[in-house]
Amino acid sequence: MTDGTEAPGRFITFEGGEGVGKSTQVRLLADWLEGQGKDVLVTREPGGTPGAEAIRALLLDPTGTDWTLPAEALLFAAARADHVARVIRPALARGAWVICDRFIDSTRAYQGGEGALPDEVILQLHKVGSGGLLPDLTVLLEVSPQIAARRLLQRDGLASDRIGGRDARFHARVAHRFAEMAAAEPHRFARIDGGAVAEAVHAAVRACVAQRLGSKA
Ligand SMILES: Nc1ncnc2c1ncn2[C@@H]1O[C@H](COP(=O)(O)OP(=O)(O)O)[C@@H](O)[C@H]1O
Ligand SMILES: Cc1cn([C@H]2C[C@H](O)[C@@H](COP(=O)(O)OP(=O)(O)O)O2)c(=O)[nH]c1=O
Repeated sequence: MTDGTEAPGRFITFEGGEGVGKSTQVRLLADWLEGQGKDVLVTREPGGTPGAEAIRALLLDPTGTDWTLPAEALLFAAARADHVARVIRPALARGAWVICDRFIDSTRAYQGGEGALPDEVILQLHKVGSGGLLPDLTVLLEVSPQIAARRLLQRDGLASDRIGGRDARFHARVAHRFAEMAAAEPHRFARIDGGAVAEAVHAAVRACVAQRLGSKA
């Protein structure tokens, strides 16, 4: 964990576009770590507390308000602040392995990047809201847009939320932004090809966790 205060737990986040397999891999990793007798907490963003789930509904309801970009970034930061203070930090303090489906890098990719908010602004909001907490390891799952589209059709039919439903160019920019961040912070990010069968992707995730965080693979 990187924020100047040492806590005994481990903090792992999964990132990537919609349909890359984050939720699937979060569950498989949690089961594996629990099988090793670890105290594991699984959570997600936006959400993870009643307050943050309420903000999630405000942000993602397809029939809801069309927020301005700064308002959207502030709402994600507010949801995260509640989640970090009430759930993530207490779990890390008791020594748990916290696995979170999306975190700050999603805001940097979706609300940041070219033509959107500068990365420094997003990180500054994160500092104010959440003390700048960063994961020990961020697994970036990547698949082609075709594979993601096929999986989303299978999971959700034609339904999508207010952000997931944006056009292909937006999602290509998000994928590019994730890749840029991973290249800039190789010590924190691990890029994993999510295109193989779920068990094979899980094996790659396990190897990475074992190598970076010292759990038994
Ligand atoms: N490696 C995989 N191969 C094939 N289908 C997958 C794989 N991983 C996940 N899926 C399926 O694809 C859909 C999206 O996966 P999910 O884990 O919900 O992705 P995300 O959380 O990134 O949106 C789900 O229906 C899931 O069962
Ligand atoms: C956490 C976060 C999510 N999002 C977006 C990404 C997704 O479109 C949506 C969250 O939906 P989610 O349920 O995580 O999508 P999926 O499981 O399909 O990947 O919110 C942001 O734009 N900024 C953020 O900071």
